[in-house]
Amino acid sequence: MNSFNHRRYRAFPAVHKPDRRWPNRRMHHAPTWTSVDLRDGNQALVSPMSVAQKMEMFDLLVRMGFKEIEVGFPAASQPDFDFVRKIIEEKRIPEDVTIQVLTQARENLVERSYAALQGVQRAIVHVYNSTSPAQREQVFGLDKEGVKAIAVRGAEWVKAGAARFPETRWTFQYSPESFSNTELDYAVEICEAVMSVWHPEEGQPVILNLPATVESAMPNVFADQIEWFCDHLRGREHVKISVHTHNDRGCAVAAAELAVLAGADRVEGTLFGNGERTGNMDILTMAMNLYSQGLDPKLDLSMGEAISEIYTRCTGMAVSPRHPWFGELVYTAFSGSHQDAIRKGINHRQGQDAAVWEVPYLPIDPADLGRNYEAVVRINSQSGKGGVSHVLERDYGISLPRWLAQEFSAVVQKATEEQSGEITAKQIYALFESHFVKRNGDWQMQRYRLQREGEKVIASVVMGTEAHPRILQGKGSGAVGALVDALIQGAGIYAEVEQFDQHALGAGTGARAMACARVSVESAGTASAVSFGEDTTEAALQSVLSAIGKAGAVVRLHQNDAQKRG
Ligand SMILES: CC(=O)SCCNC(=O)CCNC(=O)[C@H](O)C(C)(C)COP(=O)(O)OP(=O)(O)OC[C@H]1O[C@@H](n2cnc3c(N)ncnc32)[C@H](O)[C@@H]1OP(=O)(O)O
Ligand SMILES: CC(C)C(=O)C(=O)O
Ligand SMILES: [Mg+2]
Repeated sequence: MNSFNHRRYRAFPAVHKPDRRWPNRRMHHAPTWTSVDLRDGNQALVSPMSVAQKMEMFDLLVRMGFKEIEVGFPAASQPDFDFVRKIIEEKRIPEDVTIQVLTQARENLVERSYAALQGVQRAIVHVYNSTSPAQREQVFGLDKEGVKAIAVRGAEWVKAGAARFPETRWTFQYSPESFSNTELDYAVEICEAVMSVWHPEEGQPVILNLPATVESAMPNVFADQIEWFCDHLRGREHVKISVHTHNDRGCAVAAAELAVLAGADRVEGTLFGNGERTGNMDILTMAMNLYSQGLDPKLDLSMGEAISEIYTRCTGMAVSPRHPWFGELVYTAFSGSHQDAIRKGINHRQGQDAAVWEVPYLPIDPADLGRNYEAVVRINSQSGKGGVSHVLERDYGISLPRWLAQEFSAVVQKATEEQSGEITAKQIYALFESHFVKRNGDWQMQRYRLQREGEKVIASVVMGTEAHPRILQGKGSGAVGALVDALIQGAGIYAEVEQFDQHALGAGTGARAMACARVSVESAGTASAVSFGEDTTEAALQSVLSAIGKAGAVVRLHQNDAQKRG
């Protein structure tokens, strides 16, 4: 029998909410971020972090600007306990950072958590128990009252523990684990029961953290649940509402974003979404989403590479090259039309006083995350002339005229197909040189002289090798025209200059001018060539000669020449 059977599952019920308001709201500031990397992220690793790895990760989180960090589940393991002791005893917790620890609603575990926290200036004690029907029935074997009693007892132990350390500023946090699978009225009831122990209305700081422990519905449903909860909770104004989403359906970030619209003040998550199963809500993504909308994320994400590096080292997890905002390839375009648009977009910005970033295919300026522009355009067989031109411009200061870019792009395309993969900027330049710049000694111009004769220009050109120089002379309306005439007169070559382009080069290229010519030669072919030079006329004449040579022209001895020799 086929086990792939959708009838084994059921649709998640919608929340009845005729007064739904969150879809019309906008985010105006970042929520309070709480990193749970050192707890939820850590508990999901094949090999949980050592104390040293936790330390490195903690320091990173502090540097990034997190003000609340869940540093562990001290009652779970000795390293978790030791790490909490270490950061307290070694005074590693900055003044403006509050650490948080998690505990089940079990007396001995709560006790052990306080033992770990002894001497801390400020801390959040986070107690949880699961509340959904499946958990009540299958895990606890209790009814609603029984599960509520676990929460209330847990809240009492937390309160009693705190009372033993009055020198610490305590915040209490309660999570009805599996909130999003719990009946909403019951979730409110159990949270109010916890609040009646802690009395936030009397000044005790309290956070109610509402998890999508297992993401089971679309993010709009989660937002409805949060708005419903906030609307119905007595004393809502006395507590902070936090959300903690997981990514089972791939929507943890979306769910957290919509939950903020629906009234959440605080968001728990991890770097790169590390966490149980498909992971937690990815704070990096959500924070960058805000940033890209012109909001201050209140985290320093500019050290993108260091974040990936430390994360990988501490967790042993890889960062996907497609990870939103931070993946290695997310600011790279291989495809021709994207590259063309990026190149035009970047050029369009130059010389403009553009305060707001708007470049096609680049939702933010990659430099904001410490990325360089080299990686933005990379060339393979999917690329076009825009990308190839961009690389030559960017790395060699060479701007190709459109007609030559088209011709060169076909050369690059062939090379990428042959080597079936990416081609580097260096290889592109080598192809450019061998195709257009390299010349045959017979077509090397040794020197030239121009003279004016009324409206006309007379060009005298010496070309060929030192051993076999050839002297040509012709007349035209400009230097190139005079050269074409000289070739007819002196070498029997009938050439037509189909395209010609010359311009000054950018700084750093070692030459002042670049001339590009496409020439068709009677009874030979058509070819293009490029010449660089300090002297613009020299570059122009040489480009025409090189193109003629490349087209396969054969120097025929002119009648007069032959007679002279004869
Ligand atoms: C969704 C989340 O991420 S929740 C956080 C989960 N994180 C972790 O579990 C990591 C750390 N946990 C641990 O290392 C261990 O679970 C420990 C050390 C805390 C406890 O270990 P053990 O006592 O051996 O218990 P274990 O976790 O197997 O036991 C669960 C027992 O606690 C009860 N329980 C589970 N969660 C809770 C809770 N939040 N509050 C009260 N009781 C709970 C269960 O019903 C079960 O009771 P039973 O023994 O009567 O059947
Ligand atoms: C302990 C709670 C907050 C949790 O991690 C979850 O429900 O996912
Ligand atoms: Mg979790």
